[in-house]
Amino acid sequence: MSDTLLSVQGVETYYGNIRALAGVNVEVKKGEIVSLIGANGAGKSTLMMTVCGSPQARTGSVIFDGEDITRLPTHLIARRRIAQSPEGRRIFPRMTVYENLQMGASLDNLKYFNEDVEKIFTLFPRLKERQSQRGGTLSGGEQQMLSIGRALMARPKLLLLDEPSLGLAPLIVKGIFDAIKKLNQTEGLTVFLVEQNAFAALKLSDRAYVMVNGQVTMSGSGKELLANPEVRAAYLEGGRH
Ligand SMILES: Nc1ncnc2c1ncn2[C@@H]1O[C@H](COP(=O)(O)OP(=O)(O)OP(=O)(O)O)[C@@H](O)[C@H]1O
Repeated sequence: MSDTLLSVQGVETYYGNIRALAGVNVEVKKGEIVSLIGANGAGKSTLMMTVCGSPQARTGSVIFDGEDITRLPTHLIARRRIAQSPEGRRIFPRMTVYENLQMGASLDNLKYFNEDVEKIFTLFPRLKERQSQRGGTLSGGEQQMLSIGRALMARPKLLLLDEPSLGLAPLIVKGIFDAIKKLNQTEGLTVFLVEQNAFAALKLSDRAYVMVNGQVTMSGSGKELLANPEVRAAYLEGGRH
């Protein structure tokens, strides 16, 4: 059996006539943490959204766990257990923390509901303390925890994270990245994350890809890219670390 979980092959994605992805190849193996770094507008979020089926790739293919999901509608992609914490977190502001977690549970997993909520509360004790508080009143870091927690309620095979560190203080980012690492190490969860905070992402990741203008220009282990002079000059020097 192949150890590849996600394979993006020659993908081009358009918004009208604008080509946001220009032939992207990316692979994520089971149990890996892989990150995608790059400047604003490079196409990182578009790649993540293309994996989730909206927008769909115009050419190329997205293979998940051996199945071609390129043309599947988004709800069926979610049923394949790809869960996303999207850019901007998108929690439900008027619902409580607990209700937000309920929204993330899939019908297939209801029998695990209490167990899964407890697991998320153990991972993020702050969410337990605030379980009756409305999502919209949480701090940015707490909202990010909730967004990840809600995605985890789907018992994903692949967790997609779009800019989890955005707008958060370094100590909060560390807490969230430590939690992701712990999930990966204890549960073997596979994670694909998009980050502008290249330093934090590369430190966390087994492997990473660099994206420029809709194309992958470099790839390597987190360590290799951290030491790479081009990466350092473009994404690390004067950065947020
Ligand atoms: N809905 C849209 N309609 C038209 N163009 C879009 C749309 N969404 C994104 N784009 C364009 O596609 C390109 C890639 O955008 P994308 O959001 O994927 O980049 P990104 O690397 O995630 O950037 P950021 O880090 O700023 O979020 C950009 O040129 C952007 O302007």
